[in-house]
Order: sequence, then structure tokens, then C-alpha cells
Amino acid sequence: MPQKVAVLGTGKIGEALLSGMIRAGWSTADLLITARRPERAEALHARYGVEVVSNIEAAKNADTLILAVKPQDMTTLLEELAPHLPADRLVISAAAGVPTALFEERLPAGTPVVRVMPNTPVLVDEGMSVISGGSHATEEHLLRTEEIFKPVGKTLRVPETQQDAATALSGSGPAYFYFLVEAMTDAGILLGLPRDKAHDLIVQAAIGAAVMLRDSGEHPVKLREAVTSPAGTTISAIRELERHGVRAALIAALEAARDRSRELASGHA
Ligand SMILES: NC(=O)C1=CN([C@@H]2O[C@H](COP(=O)(O)OP(=O)(O)OC[C@H]3O[C@@H](n4cnc5c(N)ncnc54)[C@H](O)[C@@H]3O)[C@@H](O)[C@H]2O)C=CC1
Ligand SMILES: O=C(O)[C@@H]1CCC=N1
Repeated sequence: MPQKVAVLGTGKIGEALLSGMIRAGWSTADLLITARRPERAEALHARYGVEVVSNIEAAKNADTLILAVKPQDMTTLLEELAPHLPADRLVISAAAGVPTALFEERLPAGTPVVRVMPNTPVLVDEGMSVISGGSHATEEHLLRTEEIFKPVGKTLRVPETQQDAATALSGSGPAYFYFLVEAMTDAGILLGLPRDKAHDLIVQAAIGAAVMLRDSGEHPVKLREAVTSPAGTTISAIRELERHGVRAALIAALEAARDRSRELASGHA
């Protein structure tokens, strides 16, 4: 009997995961989704051909539930699910901040819970999903979780104490790169380039740099040194980045994201 997986809360990350599972070859007959708004449910059903059910039906009929609602909506969802959830269901949470202990407190005793922090590049099978098991999650539950997340990118197991940091670096990470691309495109415009050309140049520089970071095995400092010619253009730019405290700004930004993840722990913030 194949495992049925339900995605509860099909917003940005829930839909990204759903589409990834379908690309990876999951049969739509083995997938269920839930959505709060009927228009959204209809649109998703039309797009993916997956059955839309209530949260309670998902709890009863799926072997694995992926909870992808906002941390602030999680406690309400758990209250709805708890009376209907058989304790052998695997519950995977994609919510930032919310610890596995909160799920264990609110769901039937012994429910296996796995906390995952994915990121939106799962849409192009280049995601990173950071995985931690709760106190009832066995190796089999972690493997089942990896079976879902590996086809849409990489996975990494970490102790749950590292999840808030992983959320700051990896869950939110793509946003920082988009922000930098946007800022550098503006710079290109200031320097007189048309927006579309500036965009293309920066995106290709980002892709080239990312592939070199991944494939060359070189430390980022070495890669940067290779671009930085004596008395050249790059060092003039780097001096300005240092003068404006960009390194310190990034450290402070990620610290703020980590702190916000901790604040979301209660699911109420
Ligand atoms: N967007 C991202 O890049 C990432 C988001 N996450 C986590 O994923 C979760 C969702 O985030 P987004 O997709 O960005 O938010 P979103 O707002 O796009 O999606 C949340 C969805 O849950 C639905 N929802 C809320 N309560 C519900 C309920 N009781 N039953 C069924 N559906 C319900 C909402 O209608 C909405 O469609 C959050 O916990 C976030 O921390 C994790 C990693 C990355
Ligand atoms: O911004 C957020 O809270 C979510 C979690 C990580 C990425 N997006």
C-alpha cells in the first residue's frame, strides 16, 4: 500500500513542495492537499489534479502530514487535528521557529514529529531542507522525510538546537540574494545600463559565482582574490562595501532572523 502524503496549508512553500513531489514522480492519487480558501482549493485542484480535503480528512487518511501554515496559525491547526489524528501518523512541520516539543504537547502521545526548514528553490529542485527529528521520530521517519525532500534539492540533518540558525541562513537565505540582485541592478541603472541588461548581467554573475562556489572546492576568499586585480576595479568596490559595513550588516541581519525564529517558537507571536 503506497504512503499517502497530505500538504496542509498550500501557500508559497506548501505549493512549492507539492509541485516538487509531482515532478519527482509521486502519483497524484497518493497526495492530498488542504486549503483555507475555496478559490485557492479550486485553483490548486485545477493546476495539479490533487484531491483537496479538509484538515480532518487529511489527518484520518494520510500517513504523512506536512504542515505548511504560518507559525501563527499552527496552534489553531493543531487543535483542529489533535482529536482526529491516529498517533502513528508522521507529522512534518515546515514552520519557522515552532519546536517539535510544541507539536508533541498538542498531538496524541507518541506522535512522531519531524521539523524541516526548506527554502523556495525547491521550485527548481535546488532547495535545501534542514531536518531535525522530535523525540518520537525514528530513523524510518527521518528517511521518509528525506524521501519527500531529497528530490527537490539537498537535505541536511541538524540537531534541533541549530534550526533557528538554519532558518536564518537557509530558509530566508534566498531572499538576501534577491535583495542583493535588486540593489546591484539599481547600481547598473545608475551606471547607465538599461534595466533588463543590468538584470541579465547580475543574474549571470550570481549563477556563475554560485556554480563556482559549489563546484570548485575553493574557499570564497580565494575565489574573490582571483577576481580582485591589483589596483583594479574590484578592490575599489570592496573598499566601499567594507566602509559601509556590509559584512557587519549581514551578520546583524542573520542574527535578527535567528531571533525572530526564536520568537515564533510559541506559535503565538
Ligand atoms: N516562504 C518560504 O520561503 C518558507 C516558508 N516556510 C514556512 O512555511 C510556512 C508557510 O509559509 P508561506 O508558504 O510563506 O506562507 P503562505 O501564507 O503563503 O501560506 C500559508 C498557507 O496556509 C493556509 N492556511 C492557514 N491556516 C490554515 C488552515 N488551518 N488550514 C489550511 N490552510 C491554512 C493559508 O491560507 C496559506 O495559503 C510558514 O510556517 C513558514 O515559516 C519555511 C521555509 C521557507
Ligand atoms: O520569512 C519567513 O518567516 C519564512 C521562514 C523562512 C523563509 N520564510
